[in-house]
This record gives sequence, C-alpha cells and structure tokens, in this order.
Amino acid sequence: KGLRGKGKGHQRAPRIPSQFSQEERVAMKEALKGAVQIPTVSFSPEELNTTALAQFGEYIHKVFPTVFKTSFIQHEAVGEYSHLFTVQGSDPSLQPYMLLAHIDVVPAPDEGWDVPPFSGLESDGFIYGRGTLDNKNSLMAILQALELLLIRNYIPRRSFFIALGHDEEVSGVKGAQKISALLQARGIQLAFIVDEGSFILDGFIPNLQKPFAMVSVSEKGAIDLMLQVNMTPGHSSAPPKETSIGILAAAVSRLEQTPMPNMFGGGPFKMALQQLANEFPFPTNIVLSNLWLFQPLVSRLMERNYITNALVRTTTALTMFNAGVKVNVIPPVAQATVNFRIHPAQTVQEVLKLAKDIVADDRIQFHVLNAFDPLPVSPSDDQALGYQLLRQTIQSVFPEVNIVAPGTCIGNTDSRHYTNFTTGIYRFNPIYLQPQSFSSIHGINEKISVQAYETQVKFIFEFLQNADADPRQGSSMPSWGLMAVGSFSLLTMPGPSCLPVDVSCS
Ligand SMILES: CCCCCCCC/C=C\CCCCCCCC(=O)N[C@@H](CCCCN)C(=O)O
Ligand SMILES: [Zn+2]
Ligand SMILES: [Zn+2]
Repeated sequence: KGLRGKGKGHQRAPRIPSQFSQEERVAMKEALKGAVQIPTVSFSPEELNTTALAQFGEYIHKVFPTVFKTSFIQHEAVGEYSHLFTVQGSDPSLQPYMLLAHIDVVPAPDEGWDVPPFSGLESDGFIYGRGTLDNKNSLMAILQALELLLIRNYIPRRSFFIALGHDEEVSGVKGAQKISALLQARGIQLAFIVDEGSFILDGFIPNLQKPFAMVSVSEKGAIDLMLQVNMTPGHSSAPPKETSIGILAAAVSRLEQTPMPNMFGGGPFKMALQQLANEFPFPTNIVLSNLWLFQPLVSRLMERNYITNALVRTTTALTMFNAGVKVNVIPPVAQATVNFRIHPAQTVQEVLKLAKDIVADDRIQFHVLNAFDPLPVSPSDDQALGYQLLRQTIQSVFPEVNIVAPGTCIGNTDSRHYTNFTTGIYRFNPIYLQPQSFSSIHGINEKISVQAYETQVKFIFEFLQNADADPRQGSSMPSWGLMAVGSFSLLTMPGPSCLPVDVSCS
C-alpha cells in the first residue's frame, strides 16, 4: 500500500466495478448495525455522550482498517471526537472536494419503538435504530465505500476530505467548526462539498407518481428566539387582570396563528417544480409549465401540506414554554422559545422584525439565543462540478429516477460551517424517502433497508470514481478541466509533520 506511482498521475486507472461479494455485503450491514449500537447521543451542546463518542472512534478503526493504514490517507481526531480524513489524490491539478457526515444522533427513548432504538436489530430486511437515516448510514457508507475501493487498490486522482462531526445535532461548534478552522488555517479551498439533507423523494407531492431526486442547493436559516415576560409576583387569591403566562401565551399564539409570508418563487423550489412539470398528469403539467401565470395558485396549494409548506415560507414552531413556581403564586416570569426556519429569500433581521410586529406588545422581551441566515444557493448549472457529479451518479445507480432537481434543505446541517471553502454545497442522501420514513427521522422506528444501505455504499463507490474522471481525456462531462488550473497538492499545506506522504498518521 502507499506506492504513489510517480509520474503516473495523469494515466487513467481502469474503472473498478461496484460489485460486492456476499461476504462483503454481510460485513457492510453488520458494520452499520454495530455503529447504531453505540449510543452517540447529543442531548445539548454541553451534554454529549463522550463515552460513546470515544467508543465510536475505536469502532471505525476496527471495521475500516485499510482506511486507517493507507499511506496516502491522513486521519486526525479533531475536537477530541470528530474525525478528519485527508485523502491525497495523485493529480494535484484537480481541486479537492469534501464529504460530510455526522456521528451523533438525537435522543431516542424506547417508547413507541418496535425494537430498542440502539439495538441495530434486523427485521424483515430492515436495520432498525436511531441514526440509520440520520446519519450513521452516510458516515458508514462513505468509509465502507472507501475501504472497499482501497482493498481493490484504488488510488484516487482528485484529493478529497471526509469530515465527520460529533455534535451536528446540537450546533457543530465543537466538531464541524473546529474542522473548518483547521482547514482554514491550512489554506484549503474546495471544488464542492456533499452533505446529508435531501433524498430521492417518493410520495411527497400529490399527483406526482414517480420519485425524483432532490439535491438541496440551499439550506434554510434559523432563529431560536426566547420571549420573556416579567411581572410582579403575588398571591393567586387576588390575581391581576393579566399574568405573565397569559400575556406570553397570547403572544406566542399570535405568532403561531400568523404565518410568515409565502415566498414561493424566491428559492430553488420553483426551479424544481418547473423541472418536474412533465412528470405530472394533465392539467398539473400545464399549470407547472406556466408558473408566470399560475404562481399564486401553486404557492397556495403548497401551503396545504406541512412539508411543502416548509419549502415556501419561513416556519414558526413553538418549542418550549416555561413558567410558574407554585400553584398559588402569580408567576414572576414566563419564557417561551420559538424556532423559526428561515426561507432562502428572507434574512434573520427581516424575520425578527416581522415577529416583533406580529407580537406587538411592549411587555414582551425578545432574546435571540441563536440565529443564522439561510445559506447561499449553490450552482446547479452544467458547469457545476459537484451537482453534475451527483446527477451523473444518481442516473447510473438509480436509472429509474428521471428527474434530478435542485431544492432547499428544510433542516440544518454541518455544511453551514464550511461556506468559506466553496460556493458549491450540495446536500443529498442516495436513499428513497417516503413521508412515513421522513417522520421517523428524529421520530420513532427509524430504519433503513439492507438493500438501500448497500445501494448507498455502491453510490459512494461510484461517486468517488466519477470525481476522478478526467474531462480532458475524452469524457462526456463538461469542461471541468478549467476548474483544475493550478496545483492543489495537500502535501505542501502547513499542518502536522505527518501529512500524508508515505506513512499513516493514525
Ligand atoms: C418537493 C417535495 C417536498 C420536499 C420534502 C422535503 C423532505 C425533507 C427531506 C429531508 C429533510 C431531512 C433533513 C435532514 C437534515 C436535518 C439534520 C438535522 O436534524 N439538523 C438539526 C440541526 C440542529 C442544529 C442545532 N440548532 C436541525 O435542523 O434541527
Ligand atoms: Zn443529520
Ligand atoms: Zn438530525
């Protein structure tokens, strides 16, 4: 391992077929089960299961030994429990890219689950457990695909990074943000980033019979807004006309009952619907092909379903309410937290102003706990390398999927910590998702079929090789060679003395 074949950087390596032996297929599903069994739960930014996170680090060493011992792969633990892999490609003229996934999961109490959420049990062809869709599937599939390629003597041409955060579910401050700072210090620039965040969507839009792949090219912003009312406490036998609880409850109810404006047309979703138009039966196909005329109608229709509603506006979710100290005490203080998810066409400041105008009560104090604007829209045109590589790989691995369309991620991902490195950030999981499985993410009975997981490994196995395709050597891909002007050797970057040349750092 590790012979870099000096001077052979521009030779085209034969394509490695994505065929796995029975033994490999069993090993890959068992590896995922083992990952699910480690309860890497993030409860809050301060409360992570560090024992499980440490165990997870040891686990990936054990199940992916080739990744860790390959000379041209550098492994670094960052922020103690996150992991950064630097895979040095043989062609320094190609700009590197980065794959993201996260180790942590949201809590999963046993109640409501058919099997214990950290059992990783297989039943009826599905592996059950917290993290099987969000996001241990991606993490394990990335490392698994790389492991299988390395075993087949794969030497990548284009360098890439794999960044595995350990606190994505609670902020990414200790994981992704630290990896980002490290890459920044090394002067890294990336061709594109691929993270979790969207799927091959099946059954989300009424009348659309066929699934389509949505690659999210943007991500909603967010505000955690705490509203507070202070009142003089007193005896409940002689209450004032209004209490802090009553004032606050009325305020948050106004927020809930007054949706933010419908912004359909101001984000990537409109483009997706236009691309999908011909997949709908008459007359929807005509309506969607003529949004210049029917936009008001379509935007109203989208509001009817809570998932498509989230794509057309900033959403308002009342998530916490705290007040009262005793049954017979007028409460001195009441607090409520509202979680806004900001549409790509709005900003934090605009949403805050709207919220204050809706509440319209000077007795309410507003405290912004956390806020960030929506992420910029990444390119999805013919020249967008990351998008086109995803599209090409989707078409080869899922030939039955006719449409690949750009969309908006309604949740937040670690990718927002990496906006300095590239304009091309894409969120996509190569998995079919139905509304029911969408509800299982952060919900109950999260599961992935063994076949879907194998396909995810296959997808990344193909994707890694597609990223190496050389457009200057007769590929049908667009002129991405233009992006490769200059040299992108990671070997010359400042950093630990053990950067990947001949020995592994791990
Ligand atoms: C056009 C058809 C309808 C589209 C339907 C969209 C279907 C939704 C598909 C995927 C959404 C899944 C989102 C997965 C990523 C979310 C990850 C996550 O939970 N992130 C947390 C981060 C919290 C950070 C601390 N504040 C979150 O967003 O809450
Ligand atoms: Zn996730
Ligand atoms: Zn999540």
